[in-house]
Amino acid sequence: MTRIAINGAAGRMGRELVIACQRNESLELAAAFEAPGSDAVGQDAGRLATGEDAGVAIASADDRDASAFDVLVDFTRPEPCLSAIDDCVAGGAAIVIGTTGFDAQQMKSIDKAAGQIVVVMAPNFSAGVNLTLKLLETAAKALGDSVDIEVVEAHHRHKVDAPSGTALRIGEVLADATGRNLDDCAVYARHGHTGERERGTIGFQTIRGGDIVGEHTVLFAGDGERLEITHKASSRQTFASGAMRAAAWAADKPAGRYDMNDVLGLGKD
Ligand SMILES: NC(=O)C1=CN([C@@H]2O[C@H](COP(=O)(O)OP(=O)(O)OC[C@H]3O[C@@H](n4cnc5c(N)ncnc54)[C@H](OP(=O)(O)O)[C@@H]3O)[C@@H](O)[C@H]2O)C=CC1
Ligand SMILES: O=C(O)C1=N[C@H](C(=O)O)C[C@H](O)C1
Repeated sequence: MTRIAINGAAGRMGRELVIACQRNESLELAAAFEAPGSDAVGQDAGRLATGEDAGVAIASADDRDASAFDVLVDFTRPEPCLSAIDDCVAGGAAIVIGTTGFDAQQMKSIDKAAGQIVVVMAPNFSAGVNLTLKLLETAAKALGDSVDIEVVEAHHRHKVDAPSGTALRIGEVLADATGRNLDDCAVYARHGHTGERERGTIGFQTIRGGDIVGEHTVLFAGDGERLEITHKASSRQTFASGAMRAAAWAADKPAGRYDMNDVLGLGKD
């Protein structure tokens, strides 16, 4: 059995991860962590997630001992995730990262850690989104510069980063497929007298509201026709079960940086 630890166990995704871990027969919930000082510290991780005890008390992230688990699954925020990575490097554990919103410097730290431990990182652990990335690559290669490309994403009111990590990954896939550099062609906001749209740009539109779990649409808008490719998540369990699949996969891999394509055997984007 692979011993799993969940960081941010009381969060929206943390509670779903506890459930997904309990449903996966190859995994054992070995530890759970929350922010130091959180009301959740000391509570049973299962009771918070399902109302039934799992026999695992949530501990403070300050007290983490990574020799007590094989794989840590982190869906928190960039800073607590980086602390968790340090602990995993110290204890030789693997890490599955679902957290989004890292800056370029933070990404370098993650790459450095992947020289020492297994790091599986994906902005979206649903199988459907990762398949969607393949469809988008095919569409972008076929349609190329003959269309205007816009990425529209919608999430719940509590989400703190924008555009979503998935939307940014979609942007990278579209840019690579059309021979562009996303840093040069992304348009993240429009307001006022913007002038006409430039053909080579990739636009991003962000919607935040209510309890939307996560929706991504790419518009390939041409003259006389428009192709739209959409993925809609209706339950966070799709992300959680994907992350647990990644954790089981990670357990016997050599150190390195991996993504969901590796886990699903889809090949590189
Ligand atoms: N890759 C994927 O498939 C998906 C990724 N995500 C990403 O996962 C992340 C979390 O999302 P969500 O669950 O909605 O967010 P939540 O805010 O509900 O959960 C984050 C949890 O982390 C806790 N936390 C904060 N600081 C620490 C710390 N130092 N140590 C341990 N835990 C800490 C928070 O506690 P407190 O509230 O007390 O601060 C909270 O319980 C986001 O970046 C989101 O974009 C989400 C869904 C799918
Ligand atoms: O914060 C969320 O909820 C989600 N975040 C991820 C992202 O930023 O892409 C994935 C998912 O869409 C839900």
